[in-house]
Amino acid sequence: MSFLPASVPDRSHETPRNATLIVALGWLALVLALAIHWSQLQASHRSQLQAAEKQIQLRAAETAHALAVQFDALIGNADYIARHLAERWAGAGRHAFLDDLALARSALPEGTLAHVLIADPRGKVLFSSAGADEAAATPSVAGRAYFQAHGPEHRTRAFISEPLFDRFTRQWTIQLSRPLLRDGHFAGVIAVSITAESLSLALRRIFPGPVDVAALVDDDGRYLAHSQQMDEALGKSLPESSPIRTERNSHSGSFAWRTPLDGVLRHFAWQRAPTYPVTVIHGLDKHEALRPVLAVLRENSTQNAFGTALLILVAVAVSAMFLYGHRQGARLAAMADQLELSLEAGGLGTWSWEPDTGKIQFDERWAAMLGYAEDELPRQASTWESRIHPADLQHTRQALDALLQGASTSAEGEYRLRHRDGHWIWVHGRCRIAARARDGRPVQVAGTLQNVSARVAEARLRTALLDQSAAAIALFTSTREIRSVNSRAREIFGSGGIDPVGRNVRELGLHVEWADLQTMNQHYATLRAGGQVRCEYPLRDASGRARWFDMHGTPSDPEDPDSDIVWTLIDITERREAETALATERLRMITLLERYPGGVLMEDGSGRVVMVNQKFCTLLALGVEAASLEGLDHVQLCTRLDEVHSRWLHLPDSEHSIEKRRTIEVNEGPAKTLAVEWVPIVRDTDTLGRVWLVRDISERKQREAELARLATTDTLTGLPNRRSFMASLDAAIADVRGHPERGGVLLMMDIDHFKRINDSYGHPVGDAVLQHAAEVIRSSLRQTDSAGRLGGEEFGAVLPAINLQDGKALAERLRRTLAGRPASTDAGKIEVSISIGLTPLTGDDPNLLFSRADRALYAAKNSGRNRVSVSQPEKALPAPAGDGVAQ
Ligand SMILES: Nc1nc2c(ncn2[C@@H]2O[C@H](COP(=O)(O)OP(=O)(O)OP(=O)(O)O)[C@@H](O)[C@H]2O)c(=O)[nH]1
Repeated sequence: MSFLPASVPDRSHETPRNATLIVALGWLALVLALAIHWSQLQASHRSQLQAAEKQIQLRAAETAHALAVQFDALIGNADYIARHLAERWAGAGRHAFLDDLALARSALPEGTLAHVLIADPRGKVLFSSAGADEAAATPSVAGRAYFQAHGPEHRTRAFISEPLFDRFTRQWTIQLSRPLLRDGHFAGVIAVSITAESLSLALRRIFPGPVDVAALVDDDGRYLAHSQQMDEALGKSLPESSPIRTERNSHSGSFAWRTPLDGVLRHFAWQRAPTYPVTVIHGLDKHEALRPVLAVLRENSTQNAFGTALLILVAVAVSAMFLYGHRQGARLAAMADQLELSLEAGGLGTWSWEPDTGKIQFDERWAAMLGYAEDELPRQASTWESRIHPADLQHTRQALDALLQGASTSAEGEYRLRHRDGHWIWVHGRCRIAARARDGRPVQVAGTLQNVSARVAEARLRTALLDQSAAAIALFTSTREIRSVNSRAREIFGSGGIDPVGRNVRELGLHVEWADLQTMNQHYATLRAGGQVRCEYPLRDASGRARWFDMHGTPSDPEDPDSDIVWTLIDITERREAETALATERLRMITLLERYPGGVLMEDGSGRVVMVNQKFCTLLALGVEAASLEGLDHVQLCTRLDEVHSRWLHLPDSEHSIEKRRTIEVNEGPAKTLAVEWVPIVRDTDTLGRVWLVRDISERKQREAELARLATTDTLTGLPNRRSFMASLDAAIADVRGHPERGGVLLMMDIDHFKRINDSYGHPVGDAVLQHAAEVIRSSLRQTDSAGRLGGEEFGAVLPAINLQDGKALAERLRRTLAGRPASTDAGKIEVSISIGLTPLTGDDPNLLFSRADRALYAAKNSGRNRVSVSQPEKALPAPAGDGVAQ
């Protein structure tokens, strides 16, 4: 996807297309020119070749002509010898004939004349130079072609026969024959045989090599001699289509023919001999003959091909350079467009400055940055320098001086410039040396200027925001080097005025010796893998103190795991210390709870169990481990308890109690009592939780009950003591005051002559008698009645809800029972009687009642003892019918 705007033409593609077209046209022209050139070259070569061939033909024809003349003369010599010998045979004697024959043989080159034969008109051999044997072996030549050629037709001209293999000389020979005439009549034939070898030798001397050949043929095209392959050629003929055989009237000519003898294509010229019927053919090896020409033409072609290749290479190079140039041009144009766009998009103004002249050049954006049009500002250095903020002037000049003096290759920095409106704008300037004089002195500085006011303002805002953060914020590189920090981080980690920025974590000594570095490496791995990490980790602050931080790390670029990492550190040292203290306190608390004799359960403000000891579970017989209850909320806890326990556990909440503490006792059975104490944990008016304390108070309760029982019981008889009895009397009086109709009686009883028993049997026996009397009293009374020992041998009894008569009857039964049941003692059975004073139970004062009952008792004693006496109230109540002493 192009990042160029749609309105910007993409010249990087357009221009090379035109260039390609131009190159294609150039190549078309080049190819056409080369085609024409090569066409003409080929035509020229064909023409030269044709001329060369004509030269060859001419040369062959001339040679053939010369050879024809030569061989015509040679054959003429043989013919002359034949005619001369014929004359000598006819006119001279045999010796003269033989002499001339010898002369003729020597006149011809050696080996040329093979044989001379003379036959008569019938063909009978008359003479043979081979001797008598040959003549005898060949008695007649009538069948020979030369005899028939002369004989029947009396041909007088010379006849040349086809080559024959002479069996005597073992050579190929050609017979030249003439008729012998006598008186104008046929008188026989003379045949002179010439060796084909001699003829061939004559040809071979001229054409010794196998390339160019010459041959002698007769009119029928039969070979008579051959310069090279005589043995193969003799007996063979030229093809029937050869012009020698077809154009019998022509004397010379030429033809091309691939000779079957050696398969070489040759250009032949032929020439008939002027006198004799033989033809000389001369063949030039076409390839060899044309070799020089072909070599020249080939060299010429090679040179042309080389030239063409060179031309094409040059064309290719030119095309490539042309295209490259255009592409570079297009690319440069596109880059220029892009640069312009980039400058525009980045709000970059451009400028240049000549230090020598002080002149500056700037573009429209540079001027616009300061609020001016391009032509509104003078192009002098003062235009720029006079607008620099005084506070920035020094470092700006220093940067430029360093650049001019070669201390730096480029310079950049941020400073303020005064806008036309008077306000200051922050700019970021970059520049470098653009041109130097020959001596290396800078003569032009060029650079860019960008308005970064918004970024500076944003950076300042960001810095301010970061600095206001209570957390320490630091940007770390992937090599754990600090890139930037906020003021809080600088305050914590910048020791002794050392800026932590640019320093490594180890260099700053941030790590605490006992900290687990491997854990931190795992945190980094988590961060890389998951995009963030949160952990608690100790680091040293500037003073060397180890502090705990809640660290949150995120990569600055979520897409790049290797990007810088932003760490936000919140100091949690106090919290960690508090947690440690809390953990210690909790441990102490747990230790305490485990040693506390009772059960403890602690809930937080929301009712969740935060602590519980095992004793709690044991006392409530929960059958679970204490730890299993921690974390349960109140409802869940109730489900673990039975109905009884959950009831008291619900109690405070159900009543919305605001009590500070409450204790209840829970009976877990006849022998077990638990004290459950509910203690709210309150700070000011807030309830922070509550504590349940459960104690087993069974023993205490039993002890208290025993003490109570001992306090109200007569230890000897087991009956309630006087105080307890008085309490019962008070209760009975109160009851009768509320319900007088119910009635009731008070009895006072005294054992008769008890002193005697003591005196007679001893005190312990007396005690046994007392216990016996008490038991009789207890068993004689009703369930609702109360008896007690008033002191010594004196007893009392309160009988509520009974009328006087029934009360008196009951008292009488008691008296009789005791009197009729002797006490079993260590001294044996001892009879004992008791006197009883009875008075109705009224709402009167107890002392008054006692006084009345005591009076009745006194009366019973005085009446003789062992009897019941009744004492009525003095007033109010009428005297009952049965008032008096009963026995
Ligand atoms: N063994 C014994 N003797 C007791 C006890 N308390 C009082 N006594 C004696 O009881 C006797 C009471 O005697 P008295 O008051 O004279 O009365 P009595 O002998 O019963 O004569 P009457 O009451 O008139 O019939 C005294 O001798 C006391 O010492 C006791 O707890 N045990």
